[in-house]
Amino acid sequence: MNKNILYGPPPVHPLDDGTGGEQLYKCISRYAQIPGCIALTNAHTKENILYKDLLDLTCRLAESLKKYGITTDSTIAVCSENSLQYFIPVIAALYIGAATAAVNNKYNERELINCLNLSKPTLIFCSTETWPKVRQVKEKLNFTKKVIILDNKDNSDSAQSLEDFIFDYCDKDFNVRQFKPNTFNRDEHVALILNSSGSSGLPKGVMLTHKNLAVRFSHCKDPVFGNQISPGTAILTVIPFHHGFGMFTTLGYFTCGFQIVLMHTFEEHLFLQSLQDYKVQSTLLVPTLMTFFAKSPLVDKFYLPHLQEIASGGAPLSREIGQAVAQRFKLKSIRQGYGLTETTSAILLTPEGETVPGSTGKVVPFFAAKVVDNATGRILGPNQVGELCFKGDMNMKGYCNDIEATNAIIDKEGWLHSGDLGYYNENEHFFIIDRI
Ligand SMILES: O=C(O)[C@H]1CSC(c2nc3ccc(N4CCCCCC4)cc3s2)=N1
Repeated sequence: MNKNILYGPPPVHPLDDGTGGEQLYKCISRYAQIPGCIALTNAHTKENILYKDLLDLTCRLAESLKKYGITTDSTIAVCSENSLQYFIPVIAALYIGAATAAVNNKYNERELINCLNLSKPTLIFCSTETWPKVRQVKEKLNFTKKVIILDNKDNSDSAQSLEDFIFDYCDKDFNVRQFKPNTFNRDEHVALILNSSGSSGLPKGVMLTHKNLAVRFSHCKDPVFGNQISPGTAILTVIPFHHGFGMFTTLGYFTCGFQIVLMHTFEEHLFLQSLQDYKVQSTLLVPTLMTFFAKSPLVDKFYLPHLQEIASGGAPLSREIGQAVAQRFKLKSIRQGYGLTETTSAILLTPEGETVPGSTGKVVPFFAAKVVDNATGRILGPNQVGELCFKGDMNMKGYCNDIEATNAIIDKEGWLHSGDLGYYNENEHFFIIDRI
C-alpha cells in the first residue's frame, strides 16, 4: 500500500441498495407524506411544487414515457433554464432507467446539434424560453421524435405541453401507489449524460451511471461531507441544473427532503431577499459570485440568522475571496468542493468543522487520490505539486462514442487524470494550483 495514495474515510452510512431512480422514488415518497412539504420554490415567481406533487408528476410522466415507447435503453434530453419543472423528466427517466442528456440551455444551434448528436435523444424536454432554438434544431435531427415544453399550459405548434403529453399517454385510472421504478444493473446503466467542456476541442458527452449517483447520494447524507438531514431545510441555489455542480447537489437535496429555492438568473437583491424570506440555511455559489459578494455593500442590509453555510464549487476559490465572503456574511468560513464533470460531483470536500483557509477539502468516502509527477511518474508526498488523479465509484463510465478520449483521461488501472495541478498538506487537505 503506497502511503502517498490518500483514501477517503469509510462512509458514516453504507451505500444504499438500488438504482438512483429507486432511491429517489423511496425518498420522495417519504417526504410526500409530510403535509405541505415543499420540494422546489422559484425565487422569481414565488411559486412552489410540493414533494407530493413532484411524486405524482414524476410517476405519471414515467408511466407516460413507458406507454410512448421509452425503455431502459432510451435517451431523452432536457434543454431548459433552472425551473420548477426541470427535474420532472430527469427523475421520471431515472425511475425507468432511460438516460437523460442535460443540455446547456445557453448553447447556440451549432453547439446544440453537436451535443445532441452525441446522445441522440428520442424526446427533448425544453422550456418556452429554449423552444424557438430547439425547434430549429429538431428539423436537423432525425432521431428526435417529439419535443415537450415543460412550463407551458397549452401546446405550441409541433410541440406538446408536459400536461398534454401526460394526459395523452398516462392511463386515466393510473394510481401513483401502484407505480414501481424499474430495477436494472446500476453499475453499467447510464443515468445522465452531461457536457464536459473538456480540455480541448468540442464538448464531449460524459456518461454517468446509477452507481455514480448512489455514491453522490451517500455523500449528501454524510454528516461530515454532506448536510445534516432535516426535511424542510431551505437551500438557495443559482447553479445551472445542467452542470455537474447543480445537477448532483440538487438531486441529492431531493433525497434529503430539503426545500430547494431556485434562481435561473442571478439578481443580487432577490438573492439576498430570498435568503432572508425563506430562512435559508445553506446556499451554493460559484467563485465569480463569491467575488461579487466579497465587495457587495447590500449584504449588511439583510438579517440572516438562519444562514449556516455558504458552499463554493465549480472552479477554484481564492483564500482571500473565501475569507472576505465569510466575514461579510458573519460566518466562520466557506465550505468548498472540487470535482470534474467526469467525476460526477465533488471528490474533494471541506469536512464539517475542518476548514483550512484556501483548501478545497479532503478526499471523500469511496475515493482514493494521488499527486503524480508527470515527468517521472512518481507518486508525490505532502506539499509537493503534481497532477491530481482520482479513483473511485463516481468516475464516469466514459465519453459518449469516444473510446480514445476516455482512455486518454482514465488509465488502465482506473485512475482519472484531472489535468489540474495541486498538492495536499501534512493533514491531507488539498490545494488546487492551476490547470496543466
Ligand atoms: O468544476 C466542475 O466541473 C464541477 C463538476 S461537479 C463540481 C462540484 N460539485 C460539487 C458538489 C458539492 C459541492 N459542495 C461544496 C461545499 C461542501 C458542501 C457540499 C457542496 C461542491 C462541488 S464542486 N464541479
